[in-house]
Amino acid sequence: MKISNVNEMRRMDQKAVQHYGIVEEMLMENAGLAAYRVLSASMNMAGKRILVVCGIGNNGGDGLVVARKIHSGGGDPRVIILSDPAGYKGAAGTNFSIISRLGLNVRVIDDAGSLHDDLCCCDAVVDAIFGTGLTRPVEGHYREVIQRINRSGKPVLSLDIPSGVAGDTGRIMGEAVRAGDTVTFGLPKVGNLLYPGYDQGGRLHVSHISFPPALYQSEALTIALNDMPNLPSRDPVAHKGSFGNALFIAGAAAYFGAPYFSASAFLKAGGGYARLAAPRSIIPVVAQKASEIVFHPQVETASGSIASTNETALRELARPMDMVVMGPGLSLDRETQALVRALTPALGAPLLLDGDGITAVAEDLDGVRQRKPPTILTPHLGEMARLTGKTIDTISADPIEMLRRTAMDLGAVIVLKGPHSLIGFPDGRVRINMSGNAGMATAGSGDVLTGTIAALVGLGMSPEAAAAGGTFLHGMAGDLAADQKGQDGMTARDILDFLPMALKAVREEKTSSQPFYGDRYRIPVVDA
Ligand SMILES: NC(=O)C1=CN([C@@H]2O[C@H](COP(=O)(O)OP(=O)(O)OC[C@H]3O[C@@H](n4cnc5c(N)ncnc54)[C@H](O)[C@@H]3O)[C@@H](O)[C@H]2O)[C@@H](O)CC1
Ligand SMILES: [K+]
Repeated sequence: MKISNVNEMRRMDQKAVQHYGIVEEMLMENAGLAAYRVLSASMNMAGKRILVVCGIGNNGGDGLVVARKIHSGGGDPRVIILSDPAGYKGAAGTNFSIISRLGLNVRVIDDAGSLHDDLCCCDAVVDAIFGTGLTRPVEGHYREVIQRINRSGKPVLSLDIPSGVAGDTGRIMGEAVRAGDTVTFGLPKVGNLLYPGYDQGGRLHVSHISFPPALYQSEALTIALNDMPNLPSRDPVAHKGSFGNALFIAGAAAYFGAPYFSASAFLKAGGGYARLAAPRSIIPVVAQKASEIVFHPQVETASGSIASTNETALRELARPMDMVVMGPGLSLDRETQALVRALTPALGAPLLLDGDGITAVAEDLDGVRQRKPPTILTPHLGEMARLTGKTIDTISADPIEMLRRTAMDLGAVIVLKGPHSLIGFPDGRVRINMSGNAGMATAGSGDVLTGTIAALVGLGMSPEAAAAGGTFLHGMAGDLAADQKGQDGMTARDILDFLPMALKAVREEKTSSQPFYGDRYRIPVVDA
């Protein structure tokens, strides 16, 4: 499913009106109907008192339609308008005039205190205060109304996006509604899917409000959900070399978890041959935990990291590989960092850079830009800041655009790790990954991701598809682990252990008549 930013949605609305003649009143009617469907599916409307809190933009207009549907369905809507209704324009104005003629209970308020009784006595709240037109932080009585809605403990349905969440970033602009359900219109907005906005919205539903597929599946929309991967089938007569040869250049004294998790994830996610080039002295420790890995002991620096004298041998070793992963636990030793910078443009195989490898190339990104074979970078927010020279705040203020620009500039696939990781491609496309959970914010989790991506290259996927698919599977393994063990004590080992189950589930999903996981990660579509 495609995702839209606020400007794209505005253009889609305009095109629906101007090109197809689906007039604004129809769009608003469809939006209100879809929201009403979700509301009425959760309760029998007869006699229910529903507080519909409206701003005076089109989001408020959608709220007025919902109020009319509640009335028509036998419920008791109480409409609260937070500003002078003379401000309603277009379709919202039309709908205000209709509910006035219907004699619905409408109150215009400018102090939040007067909401006390309404909130106490209602069965649910419809939040139609702000949608994608939010332009500034929420203050004054708007802020207080939102706080009171959140404290009321009543079921809340947000229209389009929880009021107070920024449509392009998911940031909370001062204060935001916490909803149990959100029905978003046209397509999900970026702010519906990125944290903290995603978390504010509860269960997310989408209605295409009668847009034709030509609009909501348009090639011009460059952001999409990260779908479950299409795993290549395993050749029954294959040998281990058929599922890829991956070289992991990883580890330093005291960093033997990272190389272990990285190379082991490759094997657990279906890869064939995992080779680990690590400092000589840590190899016995890693080998004790995973003897399935093939080891290539490296000469060490004084600090116990990989020395630069290994460069020529590493280039040779990397030559026949399907994928090279460089970075996990390499340390910040100056000599090793320089070695990474020397190897990056020289390696002919697809290359994944992670952790200390990213820190190394961030000092001089030309080595990445020069590469012809595919490059994947898997930074967390801090490493992304290093890569771009921007602060974490600047990146969080517009993560999608920062990611897009950096991926295009470097000609690399970038997986920006976090809750709902983002995958940016060199052609400007961006995907939002929905699998995973907070329990995965644990040491070694990122190392498991690197091996998972490499394994999908080993299975025969393109590095681009593997970066996206690996991110999905890694999150799904974390979700399966959380299902069984809870999020609190989850470790990288649990994610590793559940990788085979994640692959199995994805393969079974393809042939199953009752898809389960697909639904778990899909956004339900409401007809209207
Ligand atoms: N044709 C369309 O454009 C459609 C739009 N729809 C709805 O329209 C919404 C967008 O409508 P609008 O662009 O009118 O915007 P909104 O309804 O989101 O809100 C804009 C209004 O709020 C004010 N405002 C913004 N930030 C504020 C703040 N912090 N404090 C106080 N006031 C603030 C603005 O000045 C403006 O009056 C969508 O989210 C969706 O719900 C749907 O009806 C479907 C069709
Ligand atoms: K809203």
